[in-house]
Formats: sequence, C-alpha cells, structure tokens
Amino acid sequence: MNEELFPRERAVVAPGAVHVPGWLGADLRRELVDACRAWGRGPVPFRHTALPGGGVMSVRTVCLGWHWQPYRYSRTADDVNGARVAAFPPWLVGLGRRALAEAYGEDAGAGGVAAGAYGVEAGAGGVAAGAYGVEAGAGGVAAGAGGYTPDTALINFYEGNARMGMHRDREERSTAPVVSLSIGDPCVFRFGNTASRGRPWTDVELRSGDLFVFGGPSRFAYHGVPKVLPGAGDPAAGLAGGRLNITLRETGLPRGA
Ligand SMILES: O=C(O)CCC(=O)C(=O)O
Ligand SMILES: [Fe+2]
Repeated sequence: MNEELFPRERAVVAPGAVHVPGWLGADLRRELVDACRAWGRGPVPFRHTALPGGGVMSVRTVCLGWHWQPYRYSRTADDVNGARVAAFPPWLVGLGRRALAEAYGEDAGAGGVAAGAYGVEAGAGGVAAGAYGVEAGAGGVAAGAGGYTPDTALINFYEGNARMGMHRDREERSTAPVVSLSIGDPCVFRFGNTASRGRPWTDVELRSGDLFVFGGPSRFAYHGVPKVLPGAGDPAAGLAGGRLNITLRETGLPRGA
C-alpha cells in the first residue's frame, strides 16, 4: 500500500535477498486475491498440509503447476484429493519476471544480478559460481529476469494464529530465485542463514503488496513466519481478513511431465 506517511525503503536483507515494500498496486492485489479464490475452488482445495511426524501445518495451502507435499513435488495432489493441480498460468510467469527485474534491476543478468543484489564481491565470480553451480550460472539466475520461468506457486493462507516454522525451500532442483508476494494482514517474516535454523536472522515486516525475492547466496536460506500481526486483511483487494502469501518457484522438473 502506498499511503504510508513515511514510505518504507527497499532493503537488501542478505546477499540476494531483497525486500521491495508496496510493490503490488491495488488492482494487481485484487486480481491475485480473485485468482487465489478461484484456485481454491478446485481442482484441489486449500488444505492444511499433513507433516510426516503426524502434525499438520497451521497455514492452508493450494499449489499451481506442481503440487508440493513434504517433501516432494508431483502433478497430482496425492495427499489431498488426487486431482491434478491447476496449471501455472503464463501471466504469473510474467509477474515473476517483473518481480525479479524489480528486485535485482532491469539487467538481472549475470552482471546485473551480481552487481545489483549480491554486492560486488559476489559479482567477482567466486560467490556467484559457488552458489549457483555451473548449470545455474548458465541458465538460471544468470539468464536474467527474462529467462526466469517459474512453474509452481505455493499459495498460503494464514488465519488466526497460523504461522510457519523456520525451513528452507529446497525441493526445487533449480537454483533460480523464489519470488514471494504478500497480501492482507502484515506479518513478521524471519529471514535467516543457510547454515541452521538459528541466528543470525533478520525480522522483516511484510505488509500487503510487499515483494520479497531470495536468490543467489540466499536461495537456500532458512526462513519462516513466526507471527501474523492483527489487521483487517486488505479491503482494497477484496480480502476481509487474514494473510495470503504466494511464492513463485522454478522446480527444475521436466516440463512435459
Ligand atoms: O508466508 C510467507 O511469507 C513465507 C511462505 C514460505 O516460506 C513458503 O511457502 O515456503
Ligand atoms: Fe519457504
């Protein structure tokens, strides 16, 4: 939302991890909320994901393109109703590319990403090559925002005391960045490190319309949502309460599958 008295500043939270406050305008937020409602109507509904240990996640999730369940992707929602998940729409690929360009700079190519988001050190080659591996260096982040082709989205809905523990998004074979879009109630988003669930971490408040991208050296960093803050959702976007988060990812899985 852009009505802030003191506009919030974009911030590089860690190398490759960028927070862009208020990136989504009201029209786009509303379109996304409408789209999420439609996706939640099927073929696969929002569900509390069952964990192997017997627990269930407090957020409710629905997926596009590929269905995520702990800890793999499949085309069908075998832990829900067995249906094939809704297709990942081309317009969402476009939104992902725009998000990447916004976070890392228009020339989010080899040099652009390195210089813009990772800092000069990373650009020097060592970190970039080390973090991406040769494969990704050639075809992943280095290909720039235009080459970014997310093929799965996890749509999380937080209500009441829903939260998400510290974890890594690591079921993807691609090392391309994760694009995260938030709509509705604000939350504390905890962005940690790649070594452990523990400190150091940075707590960032994500509000409605905020973009957060994590790639490069931060792609496999631990992160979580310890708390959703009280709010009224985002009435301008047609969300009466709760928090929606959409993450766009490249699975690196075969497209034809
Ligand atoms: O809700 C968020 O902001 C984070 C969601 C997340 O980390 C995930 O879906 O893996
Ligand atoms: Fe995550």
